[in-house]
Amino acid sequence: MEANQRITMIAAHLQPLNPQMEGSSVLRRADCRAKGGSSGFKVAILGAAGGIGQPLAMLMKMNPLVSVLHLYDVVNSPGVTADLSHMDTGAVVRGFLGQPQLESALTGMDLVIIPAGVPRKPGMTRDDLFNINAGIVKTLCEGVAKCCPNAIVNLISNPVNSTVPIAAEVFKKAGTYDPKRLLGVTTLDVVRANTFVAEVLGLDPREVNVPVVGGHAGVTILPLLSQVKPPCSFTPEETNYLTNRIQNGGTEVVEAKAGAGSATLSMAYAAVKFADACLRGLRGDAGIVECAFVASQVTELPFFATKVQLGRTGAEEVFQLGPLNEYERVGLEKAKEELAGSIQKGIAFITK
Ligand SMILES: NC(=O)c1ccc[n+]([C@@H]2O[C@H](COP(=O)([O-])OP(=O)(O)OC[C@H]3O[C@@H](n4cnc5c(N)ncnc54)[C@H](O)[C@@H]3O)[C@@H](O)[C@H]2O)c1
Ligand SMILES: O=C(O)C[C@H](O)C(=O)O
Repeated sequence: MEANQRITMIAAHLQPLNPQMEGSSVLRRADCRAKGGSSGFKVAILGAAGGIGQPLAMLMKMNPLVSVLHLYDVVNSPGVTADLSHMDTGAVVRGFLGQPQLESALTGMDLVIIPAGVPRKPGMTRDDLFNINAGIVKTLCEGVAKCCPNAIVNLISNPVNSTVPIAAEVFKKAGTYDPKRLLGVTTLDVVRANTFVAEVLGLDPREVNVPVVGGHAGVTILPLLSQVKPPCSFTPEETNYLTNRIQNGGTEVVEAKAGAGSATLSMAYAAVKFADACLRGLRGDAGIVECAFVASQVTELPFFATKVQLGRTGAEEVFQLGPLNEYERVGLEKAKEELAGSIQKGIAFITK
């Protein structure tokens, strides 16, 4: 037997046991009769092996709108991929590990969800994560610009108030920026607001809808309690309690986890709620409205979270704030002051 024939045979036996990982297969996908991805959307999760990434990946694997699910991380994506690939749901799962596989992970994607980056520990602000997460988001968005410039991007990595402007500048530099397709995920603020308001009012949280505007950190998180659906009123004490609790919901979890990270499970739930809305918009469903941190002309700031209408091309309409009460007008001024600095910091990270 020729030496190169022997090497080929040995290599065949050494194939990794995870046929979903890029570049490895025992029975090649092309040889299987089932073909994934013929209908439905192609979704990539970057940071898929993390605290948010894993439950998010599981929930997206269960989403009937998803036909192909790409899981990218710099560690542990083979194990997460093998695990999820055994679920008998429709989406085909493929794993990608490390920078050399980023381009394959992103090519052809309709939606890219980014929860990559470090989380807070007690005593930290989200802005304390900037130094590490800004560079991670920059690299990943450069990949998006190159490999799937038309994808909708859902950005979760903190500080969202700065990472969204960073992503926008990366896309501008690459000549691929479409403001409608870049959305900072603030759904967890809405999810928390619905829950806390429902608790106070004695309602089912599924029947409550609280618009939360501004940004995603401290005082920039501005719940509009005067616009809650179903219509209701609050005492000044209830308004103070609810506003503070919604603004500090993230810190509440960070402290309870005592150094083991920040919200992951409620965040995965919120991220899937938002991603599903984006996919229904892409499919052409009418009347899909969610809050998100997007390029905006609602205030003098270039980015702001408000309700947006999701459609085939992303955030197709950015809604105005609507009537605010005096408490909310004061909150808005505080939110804008802090947001202005965070947005500028993100822009400067790319442009200077
Ligand atoms: N927007 C929100 O509402 C919201 C809510 C919760 C958490 N977050 C943020 O989400 C981020 C992730 O939180 P987590 O709890 O999942 O953290 P985690 O540390 O558990 O997971 C992060 C994952 O990102 C991966 N990662 C790191 N660098 C990467 C890179 N260059 N490319 C791809 N993957 C990379 C890590 O390997 C890890 O698996 C944090 O920045 C956190 O603050 C945002
Ligand atoms: O609070 C954090 O650091 C994570 C996230 O932004 C949250 O709101 O839970």
